[in-house]
Amino acid sequence: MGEWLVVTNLSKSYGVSRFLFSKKKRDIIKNISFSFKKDSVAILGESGSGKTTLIKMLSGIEKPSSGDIKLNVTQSPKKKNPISMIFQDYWSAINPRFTVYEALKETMNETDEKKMLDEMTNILKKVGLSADVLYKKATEMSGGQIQRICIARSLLSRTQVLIFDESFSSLDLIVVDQLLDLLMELRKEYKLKYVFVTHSLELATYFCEELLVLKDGEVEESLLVSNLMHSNSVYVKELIKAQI
Ligand SMILES: Nc1ncnc2c1ncn2[C@@H]1O[C@H](COP(=O)(O)OP(=O)(O)OP(=O)(O)O)[C@@H](O)[C@H]1O
Repeated sequence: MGEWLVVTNLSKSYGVSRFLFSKKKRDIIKNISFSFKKDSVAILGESGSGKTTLIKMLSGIEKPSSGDIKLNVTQSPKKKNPISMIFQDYWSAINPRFTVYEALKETMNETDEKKMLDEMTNILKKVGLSADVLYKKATEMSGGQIQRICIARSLLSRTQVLIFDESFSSLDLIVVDQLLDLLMELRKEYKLKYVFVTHSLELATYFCEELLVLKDGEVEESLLVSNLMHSNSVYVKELIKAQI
């Protein structure tokens, strides 16, 4: 199986103000290289290890200080950046003043109103929602429903890689289960790749086939879930212990 993402010598540092007029650079991601081969990957690591900073660079939200990110997926002509991020703070993912219709329309190129509505209805159905939600505002919907809207919006914009940043951590387990089932179905139909930033080893092992473990801005380990028990990462070992 080929590598669909190859990251080489990637670094990110932020300027931190120390004294008046003096800025010191702080290295957050430190010259890391890795690749993803499997369709579903989890990024693990202690709080502050650089997970969010890394995925912000993968999705193009942040520019790397140096290094290279190469994505080997078939590029859709309709989409410049084929990677979408689904945030933890899903309430701010959709403008609360927007109706679902407006939130979806934002990402579409279609100008024919009828075709656009058909496409929206179709995609809402795929994510398990009825067209009734189109004229509701984000504030009138549950967390699970908003996550589904975010996924629908990514599908409409022809995304090929979905990155979830602790997106499910505030949802109840039944809703998470339903969302994972949905993602499983969509993966095949849309040939999607998933990346989950998570603190949950359960989610990582249940849904993912490959793990990337970060520690203090460096890659501590990159391994297949099937080799989990041979992990050398202290963090992963602690997660396993906590689960038993
Ligand atoms: N814009 C920024 N400017 C300065 N420092 C930043 C910025 N964004 C993140 N950092 C710092 O980078 C480090 C890594 O943060 P990051 O959010 O990537 O970690 P994380 O592994 O995702 O943590 P968590 O699991 O708690 O979400 C932290 O020390 C954070 O304070």
